[in-house]
Amino acid sequence: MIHVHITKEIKRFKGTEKFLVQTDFSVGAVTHISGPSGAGKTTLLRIIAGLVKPEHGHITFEGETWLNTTENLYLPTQARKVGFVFQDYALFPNMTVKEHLSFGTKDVELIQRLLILGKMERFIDQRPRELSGGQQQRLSILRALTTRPRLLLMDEPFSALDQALKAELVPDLKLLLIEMKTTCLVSTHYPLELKGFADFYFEL
Ligand SMILES: Nc1ncnc2c1ncn2[C@@H]1O[C@H](COP(=O)(O)OP(=O)(O)OP(=O)(O)O)[C@@H](O)[C@H]1O
Repeated sequence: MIHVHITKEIKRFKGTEKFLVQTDFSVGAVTHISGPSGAGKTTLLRIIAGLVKPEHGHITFEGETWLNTTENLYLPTQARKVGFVFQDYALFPNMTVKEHLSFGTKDVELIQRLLILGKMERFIDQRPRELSGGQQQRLSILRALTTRPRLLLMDEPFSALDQALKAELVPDLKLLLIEMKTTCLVSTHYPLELKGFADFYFEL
């Protein structure tokens, strides 16, 4: 179980507001995080990854403490072993597709498998600026999987993919997550694209 109980001051155009989340997420499953624009989906994922610090709260992952503000405990992002798919991809401009993937793993079989999963085999020597938006987004998903993360956090990960690609990628990705025993929290405005992918639903 992932236990999350946090409060964070978030900036609104008219000042600040308290953002409170108190919930448990199932481990070994995919949870769809939904909510209107500005509800705090990105902020919640970044807090769980350790990229943003809340003022108060605690987060535990299968009994391991990641955050406890009362005891001043803060496990850094690298130690949480999470994979993150950012809304804006956050790729390295000077790295090729292959370099992005081998940055996370030396397992050539896994790299090959990921390239096939994302239909990226033909683009291994290309840099982000030479890729389409959908190819960049797929690369960002594949890169997050190279470390076989315990927890995969994905922020609008399929927004740039066409329907046909989504229909192929999403079920294959689900099977890989089950095989890797990776827990996944995914935010999207389009619940239909997570049909058969998400096991649980959490509304902010
Ligand atoms: N590091 C931060 N510190 C304080 N406030 C923040 C921080 N990051 C974002 N915010 C504010 O938190 C609110 C929620 O933003 P967030 O991006 O998490 O929403 P969201 O639900 O992901 O929205 P969208 O669906 O439009 O992407 C916004 O009002 C934003 O200005």
